[in-house]
Amino acid sequence: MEPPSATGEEAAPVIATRGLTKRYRGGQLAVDGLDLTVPAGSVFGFLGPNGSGKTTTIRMLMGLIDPTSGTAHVLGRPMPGATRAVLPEVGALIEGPALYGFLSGRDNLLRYDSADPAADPRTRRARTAAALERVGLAAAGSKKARAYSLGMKQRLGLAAALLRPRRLLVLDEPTNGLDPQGMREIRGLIRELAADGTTVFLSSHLLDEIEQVCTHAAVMTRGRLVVQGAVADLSAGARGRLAVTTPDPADAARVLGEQGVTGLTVTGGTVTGEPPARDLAEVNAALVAAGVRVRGFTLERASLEDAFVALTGEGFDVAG
Ligand SMILES: Nc1ncnc2c1ncn2[C@@H]1O[C@H](COP(=O)(O)OP(=O)(O)OP(=O)(O)O)[C@@H](O)[C@H]1O
Repeated sequence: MEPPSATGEEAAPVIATRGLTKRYRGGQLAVDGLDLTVPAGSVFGFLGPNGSGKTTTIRMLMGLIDPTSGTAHVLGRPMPGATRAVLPEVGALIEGPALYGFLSGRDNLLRYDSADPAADPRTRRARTAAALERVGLAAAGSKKARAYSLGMKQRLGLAAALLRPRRLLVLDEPTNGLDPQGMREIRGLIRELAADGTTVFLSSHLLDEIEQVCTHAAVMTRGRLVVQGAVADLSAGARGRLAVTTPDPADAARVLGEQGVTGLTVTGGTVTGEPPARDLAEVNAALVAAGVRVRGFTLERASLEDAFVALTGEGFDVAG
């Protein structure tokens, strides 16, 4: 990767793909012409329902499988050609860590590090201790891995990815199968790592997870990229829902309908709907003119889900 230029131009992207395509032998087009740009220093959420091509993309980025066509650059180097040079700078947690249950967490890490020809054996113990500390497993380091909870196993996998300083972390569904507490812990760790300047690329099928932890996101459906960019910009592209709080919900719903508000729902004393493309002050004035008593009139912040629905016309409803 090129260093950031002195003219203040943005650093070269950490991941860049052009027309990246994978057709499996059975004929399945898993990834279709993907142009992905992951900025340096971002926490990049790779979002899509199960089967949308996320894992296939990650496997191509890591040089594990060859693309059918198109190119992928990771840290400025072509993949899979530069796999040997690139992978030592990338920490990856893909499809759950491979652990030996009969070894302690610490011994698993020591073993993992000895399998890495680029790792310095003289600093192995210290680096292992630091990685365990980093993921909050210092106290549980001597326990056998088979006694670890799923969350602890995920954290041990992250520790393995952190045995050496990395410029990029690639995490495939890092919170899959964890309980809410475990998810929070992993998200906290991701934020800490990002604060240190590591670019984090993580896949997820959970929209709210991406909103909580990511600065940037790309959305996939059926092997194709729907949209990518800064999370704030993606959400800003969609208008939030209008919410009116009133003791006269039936009248409010009628007037809002006349004013072009669609998708109206009434819940207790709150009426919500999709706002029309006109000045909302007029909508509010119409309510007041019709004698509707308005306690609250707000435009709720648009979520990434609103953006997704606006872009695809589909709900982001996935199983699993
Ligand atoms: N080795 C393979 N051979 C043939 N088809 C495959 C293979 N691996 C994946 N596929 C198919 O490619 C498509 C994309 O799968 P992929 O695993 O990349 O999606 P995903 O978004 O990562 O979903 P998940 O979260 O379920 O892993 C799916 O239709 C899948 O069935």
